[in-house]
Amino acid sequence: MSGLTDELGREQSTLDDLYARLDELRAQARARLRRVRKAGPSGSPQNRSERDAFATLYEDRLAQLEAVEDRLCFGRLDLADGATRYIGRLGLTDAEHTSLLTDWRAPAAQAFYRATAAHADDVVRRRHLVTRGRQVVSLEDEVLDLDAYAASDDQGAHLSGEGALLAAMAAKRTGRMNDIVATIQSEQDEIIRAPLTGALVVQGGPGTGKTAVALHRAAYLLYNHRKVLERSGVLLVGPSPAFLRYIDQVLPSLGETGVVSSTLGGLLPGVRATQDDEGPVARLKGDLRMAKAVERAVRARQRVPERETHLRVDGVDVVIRPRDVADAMSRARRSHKPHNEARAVFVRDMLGKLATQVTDALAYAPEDRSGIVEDLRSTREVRVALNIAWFPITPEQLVRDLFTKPHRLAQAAPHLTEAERALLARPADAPWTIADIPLLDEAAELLGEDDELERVRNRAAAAERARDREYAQQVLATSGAGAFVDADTLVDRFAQQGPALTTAERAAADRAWTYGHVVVDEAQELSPMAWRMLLRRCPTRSLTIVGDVAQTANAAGATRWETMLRPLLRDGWQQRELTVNYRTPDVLAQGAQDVALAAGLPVSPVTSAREVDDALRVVRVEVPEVVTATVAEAVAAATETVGADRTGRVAVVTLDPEPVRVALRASAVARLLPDGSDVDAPLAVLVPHETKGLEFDVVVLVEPATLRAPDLYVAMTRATRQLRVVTSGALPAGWPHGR
Ligand SMILES: Nc1ncnc2c1ncn2[C@@H]1O[C@H](COP(=O)(O)OP(=O)(O)OP(=O)(O)O)[C@@H](O)[C@H]1O
Repeated sequence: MSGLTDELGREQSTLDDLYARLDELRAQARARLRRVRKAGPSGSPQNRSERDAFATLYEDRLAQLEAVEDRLCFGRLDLADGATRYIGRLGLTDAEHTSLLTDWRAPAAQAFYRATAAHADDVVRRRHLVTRGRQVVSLEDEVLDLDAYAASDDQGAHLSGEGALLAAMAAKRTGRMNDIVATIQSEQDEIIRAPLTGALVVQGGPGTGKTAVALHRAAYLLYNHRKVLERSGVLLVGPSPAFLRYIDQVLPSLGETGVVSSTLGGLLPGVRATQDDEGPVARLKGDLRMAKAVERAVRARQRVPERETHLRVDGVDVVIRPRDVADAMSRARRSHKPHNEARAVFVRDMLGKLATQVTDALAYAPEDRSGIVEDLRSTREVRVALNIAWFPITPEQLVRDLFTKPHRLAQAAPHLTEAERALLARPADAPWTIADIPLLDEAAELLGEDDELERVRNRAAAAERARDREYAQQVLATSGAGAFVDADTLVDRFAQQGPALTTAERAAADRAWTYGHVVVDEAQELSPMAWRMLLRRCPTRSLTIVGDVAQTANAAGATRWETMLRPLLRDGWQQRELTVNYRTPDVLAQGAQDVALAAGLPVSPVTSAREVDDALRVVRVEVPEVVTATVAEAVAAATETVGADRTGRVAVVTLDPEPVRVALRASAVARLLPDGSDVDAPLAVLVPHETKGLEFDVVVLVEPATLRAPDLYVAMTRATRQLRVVTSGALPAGWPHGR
């Protein structure tokens, strides 16, 4: 016992040194920031922007140092050569650059997650340090030395740092996801550290850590490929705003703030979509045949007139001839610009042709030509005639016309059946749906911007940027800051007036931004059209795609990765599996699996890492009228189990939330109920699809047999402790016997 106490004392003293160094670095960063800010607003514009750039740099560094307070150091490796290496959330060195703490993402930390007795990787002992605040509260050792373990049988599933892992899994849920950096398991680590190139698909049943792995992988890639990814950015796509709120603390807690997170509906700047379509409509809108329809709809806005149009300009008879239009049109198309931009080529060419008619007729001198072109450009009849031939149009107008004007759709989509086309019809004032977003994006891509001015501005900005870059290189050479910022990043920061825009902020505002890496969570829900939209934003095809094809609710989503991704990525992807469920007690994990299999879902078998007593109970009621009252009772009991002190979370999952909310508002737990739907609230009443990706201590599931199979599979696997089922009817097929 005293051996353990001594050991704890020694580790405490190491930890004290690490926190002391952390405090010192924080103080340094603060002092630098103060100095920069104190310099005041005087000096040349270049001096000011240089100061702003450094202020942002020190602010970022300070934020990173502040973010690692909790569990700064969580592990230690004792190596065969007698060296000791501490593993933590970030790397620390002392003033002489001797390493004190190794960043978990560094190659030197890999053995902490991967070493086993069979493959010890020069590790004699791995130690997990469990800390609370700045105190070491316990230790957990695994001896991996081959001699010591020669006789042991180390085959099969292996949970590393079991005590720390079990404690993490058993902790009460807060409504926000935590990082798992101290207890990443070997099969997860292999995915997190996979190379940057290519697309990596991670298939895994519920609770296997897909979201956790995806987030840690983003942090890992940013650390190891910072130069590339800091400039191009990383995009994280999640299924809903509630889900993004649920995970939004994980990356900052890992010291990374530069990732753009978005739902699919939020990816097109300026368009908001929150509603879903009915299944058959969503399926059709997600079908790749819609790309053809959008393409043809754009093409239909370029039309050679059947007859000549005669106009009078400056007293001259000017003729718009079909063959001139056809000629200008093919020249414009050869520019390979999008429709609205190619239109400028077309118009210029046509005005030139018409101007020639005028100069020929009036024998003008060549220097008068530009005045004639301008006259023609401002003549209403000319504008109308050219617009009819090549119509400038926005993506919204193009797609809305397809849905509201049957003749336009028939013209653009002869490859759809009449019944299919009828599915797409809707009133002009209907709001955009999530499945419309990829169609609008497709249209935006083909139409481009109608903005000559924008291009002039861009050219001027590029020239200025080149000048700034040269200056930034000089600044870096003289300031010694080159170790943690490159010239381009500094230029970006110079360029900003007021608060500096990060790569993430610029990327989020720009539809045409292309990211260095894209992480997609709940990726099974994406339609083929949605994939096209995402892949446009990721020309390198460097992707992390995590999901579970047994949980697919979207009619246009994936039921097999192969079928969805092969046509889009060909051989540029590979698939990995996660096999251990860290969330759900084994009875629930197994029960959900049986029910899903009975419904014919493509289930990935998992084993659960958790055993919890009394995890599943079914309450049967005789008549439907008493269901809500029984639910309220189950919720009251549940809040007692997990504590009504806002430390645990309870969710009611039902297809019909309103009566349940009414019953709960009239009950003793009313005060726990939020006004809206709030992921932080201790009690939430949700429809099944809202629970996607989330987890709760206790789930009260109402009438499970009424849920669609994938929704039921999701709902049954959200609880970390207890599932309470209230039903007045039969239980779904495959339900565990005797429950
Ligand atoms: N190595 C680990 N150590 C501790 N906790 C873990 C570990 N891996 C996963 N978990 C926990 O298990 C839970 C489930 O993880 P996560 O939400 O990432 O799973 P998922 O595969 O995305 O699930 P689903 O498909 O159901 O949405 C989370 O609470 C997560 O923190």
